Amino acid sequence: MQKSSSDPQAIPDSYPPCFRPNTQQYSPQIVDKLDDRENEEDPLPVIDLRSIDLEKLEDACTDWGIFRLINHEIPLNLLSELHEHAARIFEMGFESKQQLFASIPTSALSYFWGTPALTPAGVALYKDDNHQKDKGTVNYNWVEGLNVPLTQPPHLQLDGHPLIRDLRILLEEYGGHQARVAKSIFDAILPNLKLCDENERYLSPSTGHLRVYRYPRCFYDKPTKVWGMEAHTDSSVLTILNQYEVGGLQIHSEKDNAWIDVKPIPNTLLVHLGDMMQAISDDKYKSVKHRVKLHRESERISIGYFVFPEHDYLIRSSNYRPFTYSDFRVQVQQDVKTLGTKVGLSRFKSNKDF
Ligand SMILES: O=C(O)CCC(=O)C(=O)O
Ligand SMILES: [Fe+2]
Repeated sequence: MQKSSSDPQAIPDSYPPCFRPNTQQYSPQIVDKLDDRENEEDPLPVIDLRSIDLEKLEDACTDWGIFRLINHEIPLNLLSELHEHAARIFEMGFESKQQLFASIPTSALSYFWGTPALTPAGVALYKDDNHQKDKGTVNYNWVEGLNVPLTQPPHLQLDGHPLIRDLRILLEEYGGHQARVAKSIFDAILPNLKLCDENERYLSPSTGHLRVYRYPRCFYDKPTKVWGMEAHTDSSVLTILNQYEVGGLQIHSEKDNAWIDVKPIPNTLLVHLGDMMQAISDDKYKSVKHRVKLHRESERISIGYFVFPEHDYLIRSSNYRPFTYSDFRVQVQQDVKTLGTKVGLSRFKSNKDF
């Protein structure tokens, strides 16, 4: 099981103050407790990267927008080392983490908490307070994370911080694998997309970045909802996720109009199709809606790889007016800030006049 320290004081000190127990200010409830369903089979399609079944892949993209990937050839010890290393960093006192990361360029790595929404510079983007619906509602996603762009020269100015330098080295190796996996999947999907020639511009490795998340244990149980990450779709072309030992991810099945628990299965990855894939495919494939629930018993660590089109590449499709990923990102940032939520692709529908 993932480490959830036996010293009850040790963990809360590492949490952002309002995530700690005995804080009177908020009284959120765990939306769903760690339950037996996580041990049941889930119905997600499984794709074998060593020999991709193209028909199955097409069905997974059309019907689910997410699939489980096996035989990805990422060394198991790389994954476990990464998780251990990340856990060691997250376990540091909150104030020490803040201090440490303040001295590191955000182009190498940035620390955030309470929201997965970041500015392009890697700084946490909080909703405007006046858009919170209810007083006493938790305004935060119960998450802290590291954002790691993969384009920087290795080990940039990190020699004074061996723990961070070593994490970045591991993440670069992991990022290399993820870029390989993403390209193989995209190449397999490509014949179904009927794109113009500039295929490589739709999936640009230089846009790749990693997010390492910790979802702290949630200590409260009064009836206000709180999520590790609230329901959303990813903006990416592809997201490749590793949830390690502790589950919590749920996806929304449009077909059944139901939330489904996605079980953590060792040595498998989850591939999500994101908003850019939905636009590129002219809505043939759907960007899958998902969220993360919390646990009282265990904290959870997950690592996501996100890859995008070249930021200034004009995406043309019949359902959307031409737009670039940069246009999309600006709109998302504006909506999160002013409306408190991402509106997403509907902003760019050709028959809408937003
Ligand atoms: O931690 C997870 O399982 C999901 C993270 C996620 O949805 C995201 O980063 O967009
Ligand atoms: Fe996501």
